[in-house]
Amino acid sequence: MESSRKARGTKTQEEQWMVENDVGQIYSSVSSIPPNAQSVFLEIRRDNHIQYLMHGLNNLGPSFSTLDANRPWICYWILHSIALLGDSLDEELEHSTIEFLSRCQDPDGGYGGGPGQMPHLATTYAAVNSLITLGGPKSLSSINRGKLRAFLLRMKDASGGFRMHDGGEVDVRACYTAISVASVLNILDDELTQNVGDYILSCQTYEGGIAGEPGSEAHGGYTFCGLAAMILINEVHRLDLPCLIDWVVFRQGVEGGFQGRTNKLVDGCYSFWQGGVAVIVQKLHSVICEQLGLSKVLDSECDSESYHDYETSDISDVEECTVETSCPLGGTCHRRKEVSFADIGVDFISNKRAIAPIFSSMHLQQYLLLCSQEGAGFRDKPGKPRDHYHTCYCLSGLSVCQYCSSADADSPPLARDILGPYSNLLEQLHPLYNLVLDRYYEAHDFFSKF
Ligand SMILES: CC(C)=CCC/C(C)=C/CC/C(C)=C/COP(=O)(O)OP(=O)(O)O
Ligand SMILES: [Zn+2]
Repeated sequence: MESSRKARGTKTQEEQWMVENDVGQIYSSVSSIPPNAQSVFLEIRRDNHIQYLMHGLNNLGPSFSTLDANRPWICYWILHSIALLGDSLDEELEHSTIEFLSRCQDPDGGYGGGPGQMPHLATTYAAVNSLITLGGPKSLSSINRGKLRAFLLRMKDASGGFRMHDGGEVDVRACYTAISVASVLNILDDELTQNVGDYILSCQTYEGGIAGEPGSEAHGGYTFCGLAAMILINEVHRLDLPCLIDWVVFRQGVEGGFQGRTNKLVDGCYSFWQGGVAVIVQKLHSVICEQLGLSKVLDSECDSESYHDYETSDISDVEECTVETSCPLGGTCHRRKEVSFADIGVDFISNKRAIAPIFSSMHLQQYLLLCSQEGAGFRDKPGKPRDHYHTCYCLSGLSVCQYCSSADADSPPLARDILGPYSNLLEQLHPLYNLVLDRYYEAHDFFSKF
């Protein structure tokens, strides 16, 4: 792996970038302002962001030509950003977005990058998450779940992994997008999950993070995908979690942002990919303690509403584990306990975050608000232009930061956990799907009827 440090005494790529872009200057000029005046700089420019996002969606018509094979993604980035900001579309725009996404749906299942295009797992994930974010019976019932399941099965590879599209590449992103849509639409079953865990496990590297394919380099995007998918198929205990945690905590840079992989620059979008991993592991205390050979903190110890009041305990309460039971489809099943796939997403949210945040949430919020936020929209880093992808994942990362210090999903964050004014508070999201939590619950209720 290439190191960014050229020779002793020279600057790393990261140090060079900080100097060139005046990142130290941005931070010190804000901290030299009296605290009561700082909030102007630390405020989320909510109205400006919404205006920028609405403009993007209004231009997503048949004449829209840039990123032509990615239009469901643009819908998702914009709709999810608007939902995180607590806003929604007017009826006409909502109707035309549902119509547009319906035209991207393939008659044989799945969604393509535009009307008439070949179905693809990434755009299927984007379209399904967009329709769930829009919510309501018209939007949710527009998804042909039976055909979608058939498409997912056609994309399944002999390795256990999934292919992005017919004849396309098999990777961890394909595994996650397939598992995420199947889980949220309540069509996940033993046939779809068979050997997916083996494939993802083969992508965890010596560094602890997860790569896109076996033998590649660990990366934040794939680590998020692999970890979330392993939870959704109830096989997360098979990953080396202490090693994964060790890797992710060292990905937060001195600027406060996260990098995607070792020796690369920080980028606002990794606030969600890596920040998402960091908050997901807060809920995995039981399996982490077991892997470390430690006793679990009793649930009763976790009744507090915030980590500021937490104390750990070494009281022995290790859960019994059932490993390698026989699988209805034959072979070995790596599930620990019989749980219904339909309940995993809801159970995940109702579990307490029994581990305190493993990254500096304040420092990440500082990077996002001062370095990634533009007058309207967000960017990777100073010097780069804003775009809808970074707006979506920077806002998702901010939401993750704002809620990560509350022990459970029902307790609102404390003012001290929000950088800037409390009016910066965004909607809470479900970190396994990256959907606003209320929209996830609506979809879960809707699809549990089938
Ligand atoms: C749900 C879904 C489709 C998830 C996708 C996850 C994701 C963001 C994967 C990243 C892929 C990758 C190796 C980027 C490296 O780009 P780079 O070399 O330009 O960036 P870097 O220098 O920051 O590594
Ligand atoms: Zn980025």
